This record gives sequence, C-alpha cells and structure tokens, in this order.
Amino acid sequence: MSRRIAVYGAGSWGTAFSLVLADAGCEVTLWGRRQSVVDAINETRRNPDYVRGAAYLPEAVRATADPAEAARGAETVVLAVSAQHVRPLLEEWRESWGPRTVFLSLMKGVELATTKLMSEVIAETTGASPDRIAVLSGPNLAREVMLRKPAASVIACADESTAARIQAACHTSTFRCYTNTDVIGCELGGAVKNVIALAAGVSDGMCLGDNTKASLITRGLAEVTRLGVAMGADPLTFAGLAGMGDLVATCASALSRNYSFGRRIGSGMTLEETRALAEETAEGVASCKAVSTLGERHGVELPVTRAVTGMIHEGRDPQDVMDALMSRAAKAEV
Ligand SMILES: NC(=O)c1ccc[n+]([C@@H]2O[C@H](COP(=O)([O-])OP(=O)(O)OC[C@H]3O[C@@H](n4cnc5c(N)ncnc54)[C@H](O)[C@@H]3O)[C@@H](O)[C@H]2O)c1
Ligand SMILES: O=P(O)(O)OC[C@H](O)CO
Repeated sequence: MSRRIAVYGAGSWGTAFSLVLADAGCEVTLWGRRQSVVDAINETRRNPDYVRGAAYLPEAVRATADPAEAARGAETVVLAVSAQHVRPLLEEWRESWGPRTVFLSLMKGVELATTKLMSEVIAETTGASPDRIAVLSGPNLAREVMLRKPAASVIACADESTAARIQAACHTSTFRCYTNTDVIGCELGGAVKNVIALAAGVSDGMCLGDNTKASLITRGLAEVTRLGVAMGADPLTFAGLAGMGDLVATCASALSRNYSFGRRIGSGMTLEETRALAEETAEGVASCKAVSTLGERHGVELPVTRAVTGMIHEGRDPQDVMDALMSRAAKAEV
C-alpha cells in the first residue's frame, strides 16, 4: 500500500516536492490557499501561478483547499508555506492531525517576531516531540526539481529512524536524499543562505565581479558556521548540502528569488520597487533581521548578515555597506 502524505502550501516548492513524493510512490494531497490554484492543479496537472511551464504533476497528486481534507489518512505532514506566516496556520490546522503525525518542514526561514527556527515553531504549536519533527534542506531550486533534473538534499531529524522513513518516501532516481541528525545546522544553513544570496545578488547588481561574490559567499559560510556552533550545530553540516551546497545553488542562480531580490537592490532599485516585483517568497528579506538578532544574542559576529539587514531594514546604501565591510579590522581567517 502506498503512503499518504499531506503537503501544505501549493507554492513553488510545495508543488515541486509533491511531484518528488509522487515519483517515489506516495499518494499526495496538496493543500492550496487559493481555489483557483487548486482547480488548475486538478484540472490541468499544472500550477500556472508558481511553476509555469514545468512538468505535469502525476495523477497521485490531488489538490484541495480544505486543510482537514488534506490531513485525512496522512501519516506525514509536509509544510511548505512562507516561514513568516506558518505559526497561525499551524494553530488553525493542528486539530486535524493525529498524535503520531510526523512533520517535515521544507521552509527556509527564521520567524522574525520570535527568532525561532521552523522546527521550534512546529514543536510549540503542535506539541510534537523532536522524534516527530524533521526538516529538509539543500540545493533545491523548485523549477529544476520540477523538471526532474538531478538534485540532492538532506533530511534532518533527532530520531534517525524518522529521517530514514521520510527518506524512503521521497528518494527517487532524480532526487537523492541523505539523512542527518543535526536539525539546527540544516535549518540554519537553509535560512542563512537566503541572507547570503541577497548579498551575492547585491554584489552582482553592482557589477562588482566574481572575486567579490566568492568572498561574500565564503565569509557568509564562515559566519553561519560560527552561529551554528554557538547554537549547538555540528560545524560539518555547513560543509554539506544544507550549507555549502545550497549557498552555491542560491548565490549563483537567476532562479533564486533571494539572489534576484538582492540583484535588483544592487542595481539601484528601491526597496519598494523591488518588493513590488517579487511575486513569490524571498525568505531572506525578513530572516536577515532575525538572524542578526540571533547573532547578538549568542555573541557571534555576523558581518555579511548585518550588512544585508542594514540595506533592507535600515535604508543603508549598498555602496556604503560594501565599503564598511571592506574596512573592517584585519584579522585571522578562522
Ligand atoms: N521555491 C524553491 O525553490 C524552494 C526550495 C527550497 C525551499 N523553499 C522554501 O519553501 C518555503 C515555501 O517557498 P515557496 O517557494 O513554495 O514559496 P511561494 O511563494 O512559491 O509559495 C508560498 C506558499 O505559502 C503560502 N502563503 C504565503 N503567504 C501566506 C499567508 N499569509 N497565509 C497563508 N499562506 C500563505 C502561499 O499560498 C504558497 O502556498 C520557503 O520557506 C522557501 O524558502 C523554496
Ligand atoms: O528562490 P530562493 O532564493 O528561495 O531559493 C530556493 C531554494 O532555497 C534553493 O535551494
């Protein structure tokens, strides 16, 4: 008998990940907020609002706008809405899930109001224990995954057997999943790479060149590793798919919303103009501020994250921010 899985969020990643689950043999119920998106998926097997022109969804994916219907019979709940909006949704939906439901977060963000990671928000709102909460993170641009181009990812859970069960539900010939027990490291890697991708985009928007971008990415990796270690993560996680892997994909791809957002800022657009053009979720825009706060709380310096926060939340000029980064005191690399 195939496994039934509920995916909440019919945006880019929820839709593409539903295709992966169906390819792996699962029956998927995909919850979408808007009835028009749900109808389009059921009638055309495509999601024109988010992943235009991509592959057709398999018949094993059925969409609904009713969260309770999505939950029916599902042993695993996959969460793919924007990080800043998930808490009230979980509070609204939690009654429809059973006491043994396993949660898998696909979200890459830190809650601005509380500086909580998504696994913490899930634990607080649902009461689930750590062995029932997993996260998936890695270099996974939705459009490429939807076209079944080969990709890899990490599933992290404190309980190895839970991670292995989820791995079995989404491992396919084009989507290769690894397991890990470092939930904090994988989540931080996914959230902070969005912030560094904003910086990489700004750099490209300013035509600063590849040396600048490589330096920002590498020093960004150093700062997320420092923060992760201070928060209890394994530093090796950041050398893996959820760290370096996702930085490479996101900081170099025009498909990345965070990179594109930063690029527009760097090329001289105002924040308001940039926001108006961003149709989908660029999580780093809110998360940079939350990550800055985490750095202050843990006594960890995060110069690139601070620079991005300065540009996005404090109206600082990109050129001034770059000059300030370069004029920091000279120091040892590690
Ligand atoms: N798109 C990707 O390539 C990709 C890959 C890996 C991880 N992610 C992560 O997955 C998460 C979802 O991203 P996405 O790309 O699917 O975003 P998206 O913008 O394509 O879709 C966002 C989803 O959240 C829902 N949503 C947004 N605001 C809401 C609100 N106020 N109330 C209720 N629902 C709301 C939308 O209806 C939609 O289903 C993000 O945390 C993102 O960082 C995205
Ligand atoms: O489009 P972005 O910037 O949200 O990035 C998408 C994925 O997280 C890449 O792994």
